Amino acid sequence: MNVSIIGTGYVGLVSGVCLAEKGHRVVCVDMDADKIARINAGISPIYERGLDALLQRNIGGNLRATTDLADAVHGSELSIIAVGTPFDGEEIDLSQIKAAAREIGAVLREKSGYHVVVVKSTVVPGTTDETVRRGLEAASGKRAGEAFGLGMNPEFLREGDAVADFMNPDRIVMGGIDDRSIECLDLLYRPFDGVDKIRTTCKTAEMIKYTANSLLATMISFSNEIGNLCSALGGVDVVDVMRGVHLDKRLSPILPDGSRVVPGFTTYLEAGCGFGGSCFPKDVKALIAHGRRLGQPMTLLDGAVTVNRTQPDQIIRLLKDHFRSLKDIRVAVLGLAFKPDTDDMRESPAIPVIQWLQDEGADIHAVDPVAGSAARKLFGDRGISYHEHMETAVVEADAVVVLTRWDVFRRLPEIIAERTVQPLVVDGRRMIGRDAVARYAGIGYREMNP
Ligand SMILES: NC(=O)c1ccc[n+]([C@@H]2O[C@H](COP(=O)([O-])OP(=O)(O)OC[C@H]3O[C@@H](n4cnc5c(N)ncnc54)[C@H](O)[C@@H]3O)[C@@H](O)[C@H]2O)c1
Ligand SMILES: O=c1ccn([C@@H]2O[C@H](COP(=O)(O)OP(=O)(O)O[C@H]3O[C@H](CO)[C@@H](O)[C@H](O)[C@H]3O)[C@@H](O)[C@H]2O)c(=O)[nH]1
Repeated sequence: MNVSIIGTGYVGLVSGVCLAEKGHRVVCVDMDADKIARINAGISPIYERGLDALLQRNIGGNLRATTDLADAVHGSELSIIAVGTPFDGEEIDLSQIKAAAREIGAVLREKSGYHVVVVKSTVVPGTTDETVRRGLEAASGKRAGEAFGLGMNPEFLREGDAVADFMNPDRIVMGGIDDRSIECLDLLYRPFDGVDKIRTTCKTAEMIKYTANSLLATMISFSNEIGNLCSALGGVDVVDVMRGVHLDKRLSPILPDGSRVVPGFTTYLEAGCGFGGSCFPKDVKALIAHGRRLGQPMTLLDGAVTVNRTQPDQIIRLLKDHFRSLKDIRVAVLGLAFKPDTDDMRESPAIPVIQWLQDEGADIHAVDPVAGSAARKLFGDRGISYHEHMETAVVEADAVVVLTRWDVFRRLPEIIAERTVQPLVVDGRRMIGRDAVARYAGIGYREMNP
């Protein structure tokens, strides 16, 4: 199939590269000329495992990139909208979606033959049927369901695992205004054999996406609230509690090979310093705002957001428990990105923690395997030195704070083992063994007072 993808960010680029790999002829469109030039040169503008290799294999073959939306839409049968849908503080900001619909519609006015437009961006229920349809019809002078089809195909990939998730999805949700639109999606995803495919309406497809993210975010906030109670109790570790809870077969069924999903980060029951990223925070807030507009309070989701907003404070509390003042205290911060395997800093719990440390006058030594330059743009150099390696960041540190679950940080205990004066290790991700270091303070655990 000839496919155009409008918006070449995390989702648009990964979808484009993977669909090209699956045999479709794909044109990625973005208004950012710099990004397009890099992609055409075979250099991915984002850090994503496995993406560079697939990009280099397909660029100039099944894949090309352009800033010319009209040319891309003209040359394709299917256009996928993958632009940003941020939260503007009050509600979802659909301006990029509206602009994309208008621009595609203007091309459809001139284009003969049937064309299908599919929304892949995360949008609140009703957006495709109402806002996108209206925009396309007004700009094209044609009617959806006649001259062109319209669909909604949410994306579930996780940053850091984006290529693997796109290539091996848990399910593919194909929403459409009619059978013909859904058939087009079916054709697009034909190479994905054996994957559960759901055919549904656009509005249900939109709701599935929000519900999935809201559930996962709520599970994390639930675990964090329980973890905070464990800390208040003393002598109870949230890691042990969640292991005990998770072994319930209703949460971790026994797999055909007799094994179980091991409790841990993949289960979203792991307490820590909070969820960040470009999705959970904005999507949960957008759904709450949408519910409120419909007269439906979203009490539980409100709670999930509140717990998450204050969760980085737990790190600050642990530091304050051990240091009367942070002024000139040398603090190594391990991890800046919102999760491992990405350079994305959006809504990272590291942001409020670092800003607090800066305000306190701490001597900050930050390290992240890939997010260092994104972090420098955010925090500048006030009170911070950026390190390439954990080994240099932790030298002479009074405290070491773990904020991102990068695998390389597991080596922390052996790196500080020989030090005569042991730093306090504040574990915001519960990834360092409690007994593996001399001075430990973790989220969701406090020693029982003697
Ligand atoms: N990032 C994720 O992991 C993820 C996963 C699933 C779903 N989503 C959803 O997918 C959507 C895109 O997310 P993202 O992280 O890829 O966003 P992003 O901000 O990284 O990328 C969006 C891109 O769209 C481009 N763009 C905007 N308007 C355009 C236009 N009219 N023409 C051409 N290009 C245009 C921007 O320049 C930008 O490069 C959002 O709705 C998001 O919620 C994201
Ligand atoms: O037990 C856990 C699991 C995750 N997190 C945090 O939750 C955030 C999100 O993690 P993850 O879900 O791995 O990353 P995303 O790339 O944001 O992916 C989510 O958001 C995407 C965008 O909508 C969806 O497509 C994915 O399915 C959904 O998992 C990160 O800050 C993690 O540190 C925890 O604190 N505890």
